[in-house]
Amino acid sequence: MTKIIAINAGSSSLKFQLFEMPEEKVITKGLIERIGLKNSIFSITVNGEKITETLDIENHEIAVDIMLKALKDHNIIQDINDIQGSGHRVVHGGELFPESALVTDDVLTKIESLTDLAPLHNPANLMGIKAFRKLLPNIPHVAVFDTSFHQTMPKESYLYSLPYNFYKDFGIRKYGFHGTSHKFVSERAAELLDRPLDQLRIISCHIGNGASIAAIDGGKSVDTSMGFTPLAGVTMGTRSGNLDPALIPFIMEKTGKNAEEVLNILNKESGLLGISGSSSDLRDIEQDATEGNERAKLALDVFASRIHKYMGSYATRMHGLDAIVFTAGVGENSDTVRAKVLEGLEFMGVYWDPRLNTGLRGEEAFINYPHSPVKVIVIPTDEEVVIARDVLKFGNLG
Ligand SMILES: Nc1ncnc2c1ncn2[C@@H]1O[C@H](COP(=O)(O)OP(=O)(O)O)[C@@H](O)[C@H]1O
Ligand SMILES: CC(=O)OP(=O)(O)O
Ligand SMILES: [Mg+2]
Repeated sequence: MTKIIAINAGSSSLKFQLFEMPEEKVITKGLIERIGLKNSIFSITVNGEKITETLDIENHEIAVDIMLKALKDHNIIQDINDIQGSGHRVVHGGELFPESALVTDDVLTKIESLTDLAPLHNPANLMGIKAFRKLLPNIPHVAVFDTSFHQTMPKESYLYSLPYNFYKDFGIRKYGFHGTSHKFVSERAAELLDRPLDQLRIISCHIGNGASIAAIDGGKSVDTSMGFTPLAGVTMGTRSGNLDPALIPFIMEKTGKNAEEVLNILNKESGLLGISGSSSDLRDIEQDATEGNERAKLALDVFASRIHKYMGSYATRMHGLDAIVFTAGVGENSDTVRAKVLEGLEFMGVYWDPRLNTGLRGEEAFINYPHSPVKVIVIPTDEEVVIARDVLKFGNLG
């Protein structure tokens, strides 16, 4: 039995699970949400019971400290040395990492070299890896990249319509993210459908604070909405998603800001936050919209409509569709967003049942009518178990 910890730092959250491997038995799991916002939420499951605390957690470094302290305080680990391997989500692996990697100084340098491409993520991911390396210098640490799963995309999907040498010389291409999650839910969908994954065309909607849609044909990612960085694609909590690139110099001129400052606005002050003017958190937006706040309603409509359009686009991309999967914070929990995304898709064989959708939160379930040619499934993602499996494999613990 090997105790392995999996750390999944997102832009607004830090999730962790301590496993006994290879049994995949969860010893404990926890979540720190709303990092950097007021009223961050820390929760940890101890002996099957969920303990929740509300406090202000400014950044991911503080989140890691709180997590480690909780593991000791609740006697989940007597000694930190009980942990025999650690696995870390790393958002951007570029073309350098087509698969997970055992962390070495060289691997860390390579990850650091990609920081500019994922400014909201790679620093938090690196911080977690470094904290664990320092704490436990003698165990394997494995980096698992969001980009790896999308390395199967064909060139016509990942190449931008730019001078070709930009790809050759600077690595400018679509990379795609949330790969660990898209991989997990597509494999799970095949199990639930009781059909071989290599015969399925799936649209996977990972909708969290960051959001991406993937077209998964026969188990392989063939296209995805995020791009060179996690800024592209659909509207997100604080990110703009796709826009006309000519807007960047235009905004610079109008506001007197430089390119870096404008990029910062697109990454951190746009999306749900930018449109609503009040929050990046979908729970807040839904609450405000229910109370009649017009800007919150608008934010919700823009958010859902961007995802909605990918349904047609990716069904076309795969010449048909067998299943739509919803996952991550919003996809798993928001019946409102799911309903807006699925609205009017009967023309392409999507017949979903509002009664199955309404109120469904955080649970695995089909929400289509039984006769629907396209199945619609809500699947809680588990990036952590995929990470733990890769710690066994790449950390040579198996
Ligand atoms: N019960 C809920 N209803 C609606 N939205 C929810 C609910 N729980 C979480 N969310 C939303 O999920 C998003 C965070 O998703 P998550 O996948 O944890 O984010 P990250 O991208 O940081 O990993 C937030 O917008 C949050 O409001
Ligand atoms: C890549 C990305 O956007 O991640 P997250 O959704 O965790 O912010
Ligand atoms: Mg996430």
